[in-house]
Amino acid sequence: MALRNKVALVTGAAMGIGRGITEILLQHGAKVALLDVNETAARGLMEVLKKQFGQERSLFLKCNVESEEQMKAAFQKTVEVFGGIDILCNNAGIVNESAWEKTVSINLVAVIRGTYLALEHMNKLTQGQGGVIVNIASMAGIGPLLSSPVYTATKNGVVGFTRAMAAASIASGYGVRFNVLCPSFVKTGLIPSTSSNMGQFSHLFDAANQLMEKIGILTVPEVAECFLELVTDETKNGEALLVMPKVKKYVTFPSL
Ligand SMILES: NC(=O)c1ccc[n+]([C@@H]2O[C@H](COP(=O)([O-])OP(=O)(O)OC[C@H]3O[C@@H](n4cnc5c(N)ncnc54)[C@H](O)[C@@H]3O)[C@@H](O)[C@H]2O)c1
Ligand SMILES: CCCCC[C@H](O)/C=C/C=C\C/C=C\C/C=C\CCCC(=O)O
Repeated sequence: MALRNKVALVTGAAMGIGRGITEILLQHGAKVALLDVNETAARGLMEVLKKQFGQERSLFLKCNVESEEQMKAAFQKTVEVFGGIDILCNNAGIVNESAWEKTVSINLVAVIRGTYLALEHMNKLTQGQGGVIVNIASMAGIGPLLSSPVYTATKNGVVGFTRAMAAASIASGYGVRFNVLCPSFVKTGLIPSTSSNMGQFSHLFDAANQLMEKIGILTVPEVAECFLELVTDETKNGEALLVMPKVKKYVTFPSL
């Protein structure tokens, strides 16, 4: 898929991996709607993006992905301004084992909601033009992160949901591809510097840090390049791409 003038919507776009994904989409000619709850960070980023890529190619929409109303309004506004949606990246996520219901709400419920909203616009069976949805899970969506069982559950959920949606899309003829990206640790503000968000698992903070030292840390651009592959390579559908330092691997699952 060539990205020139394609319309992308990225959640959690103001910082970290979402920012990197937004930048690589703009670099390849797409228009991007940036959804984020952090207005200060997003406004700062928008100044940079408008200077670098022009006034008309990006749009910030303040949106808490936990709110169905705000999500609906943001998708609608994107369609009004840019004329449709070709690419969705459900990226917003948190690590918080204390506020575990909120973790499920942002990391899994909002991914499902975002996917269904995008499908309303993309589905070829309902006059859409097709498209591609890439969900950002984690290596914790494949193997367990001992300090963060609920985070692990949400990311396993995102992997399963994405793969099932890909199968449903193929069987139904939606004309929409679904892929999931599973990075190991990435250098962003998400990596906790204290155990305060780990709740009853705070005693495992050091163990998580040891795992991070053993595996190593990815940069945001490395992750963004893998995202780009899942969007542009039209042979990729129903794929889970695991990315670790010096490793990029399409995950194989037992065939049933
Ligand atoms: N950093 C890592 O080590 C790592 C590894 C694998 C996967 N991931 C996943 O990548 C995604 C992005 O993580 P990151 O490392 O860039 O984190 P980050 O904290 O740097 O950025 C997350 C962004 O999401 C936004 N956000 C958070 N809650 C939101 C909400 N309710 N509504 C709208 N926006 C919201 C934040 O404001 C922020 O801009 C997450 O889904 C995370 O689980 C991160
Ligand atoms: C508390 C840190 C939060 C970061 C979460 C982020 O999504 C990163 C996760 C990356 C990796 C950890 C996930 C699972 C580990 C699975 C298997 C580890 C086995 C590695 C080994 O022993 O070689």
